Amino acid sequence: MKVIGLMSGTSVDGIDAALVEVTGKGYGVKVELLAAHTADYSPSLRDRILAVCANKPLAMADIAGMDDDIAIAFANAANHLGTAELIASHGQTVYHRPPTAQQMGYSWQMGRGELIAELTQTPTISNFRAADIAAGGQGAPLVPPVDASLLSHAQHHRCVQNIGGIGNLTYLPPWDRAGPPPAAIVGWDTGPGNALIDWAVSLFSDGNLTYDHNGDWAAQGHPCQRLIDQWLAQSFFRQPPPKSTGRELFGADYGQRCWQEAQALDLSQADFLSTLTAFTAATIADSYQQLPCLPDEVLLCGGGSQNGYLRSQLQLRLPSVNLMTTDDAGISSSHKEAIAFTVLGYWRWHQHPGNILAVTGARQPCLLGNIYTVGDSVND
Ligand SMILES: Nc1ncnc2c1ncn2[C@@H]1O[C@H](COP(=O)(O)OP(=O)(O)OP(=O)(O)O)[C@@H](O)[C@H]1O
Ligand SMILES: CC(=O)N[C@H]1[C@@H]2OC[C@@H](O2)[C@@H](O)[C@@H]1O[C@H](C)C(=O)O
Repeated sequence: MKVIGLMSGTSVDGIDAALVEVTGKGYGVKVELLAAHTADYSPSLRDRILAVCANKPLAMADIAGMDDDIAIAFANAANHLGTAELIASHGQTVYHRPPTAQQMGYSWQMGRGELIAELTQTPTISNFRAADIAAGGQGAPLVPPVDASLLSHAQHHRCVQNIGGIGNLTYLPPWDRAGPPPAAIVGWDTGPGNALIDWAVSLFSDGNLTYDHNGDWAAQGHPCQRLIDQWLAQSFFRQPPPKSTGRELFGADYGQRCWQEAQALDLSQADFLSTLTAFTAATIADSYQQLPCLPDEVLLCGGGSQNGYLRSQLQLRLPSVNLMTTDDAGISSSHKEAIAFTVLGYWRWHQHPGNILAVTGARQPCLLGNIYTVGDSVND
């Protein structure tokens, strides 16, 4: 089945679209990437999204307009790739509230599927996180079962580490991908990926730069271990999984507090970037201490996998681990999340539950996503 996956993550750097041939059943699924494309948001839409993520209050009319504009941008990104039998659209996360003992979770991905279906004339699945959350889960991360299907190794213990705006890991014990997946697969959000680094780069460059290319700016400074230890003591990092997070926690306010603490210690801008980058690496390495064993291999993906300084900081903290990228295992590290959503959509279409209870903490397996068909077409 030809499926288009559409994803824009917490970096809000654009819409990643992948046209994928998906075959097979359940966890035995296979993918072939046929085409991929990244569509930038217009600067004004990106600014509006970032403002909402930073808690700017909006009137209902503005919310409606933003939902329209995101759906239209997603539909355009899909149309750019040509035709498919199905679209699986993650949408744009604008708010994520993990569940607590007192309150269930909530997560909102804008860019409604019914409009994407209409504009592309293609059945579309969206709203992937809602059912898991209704069942008491975090609603994130959702990609670990797809990682298990596409990236497990028969002999090696692997981790897949996404470094987007937020970081998340999937632990994959050895599995030959035949029969049911091992119960030991786990995954959770490790904390900030590039979110804090991007925030600081934008601040220090007066908005002229959006990220630290290859970590070159950070590499000019020195990490402050005292601050890293102080930040690692924060409750999110001590919380046992299942856990998820977002820009609500690791956003501008968090960055501002960190920068104040750094200035109190006379850190330069380069030292601060170096410290934020090393902190991101430390949160990842710290998470791995909670696994049943350290992995033999870590397969990086997401934009942070292209940050050489971040990689070197991670290798320093995980000296025994073979640091690779998902490209080394046949899955594009730039498009992995869009590819993963083609599989999640394919599973929903074929009525295969998409969540792993040990990952999200949901009470039961769920069919993830709402199906929007076009005109009088039927669901399957
Ligand atoms: N060459 C590079 N050098 C350093 N950093 C890079 C490079 N390319 C991309 N990045 C970083 O990766 C980020 C984008 O990563 P990605 O697209 O994986 O995030 P996302 O999908 O939006 O986030 P999430 O996975 O949290 O939803 C950019 O904002 C930037 O910080
Ligand atoms: C709410 C939300 O959009 N979460 C994202 C975010 O970006 C990385 C991390 O936080 C992960 O939990 C999730 O995305 C991926 C695609 C996931 O669900 O697996």
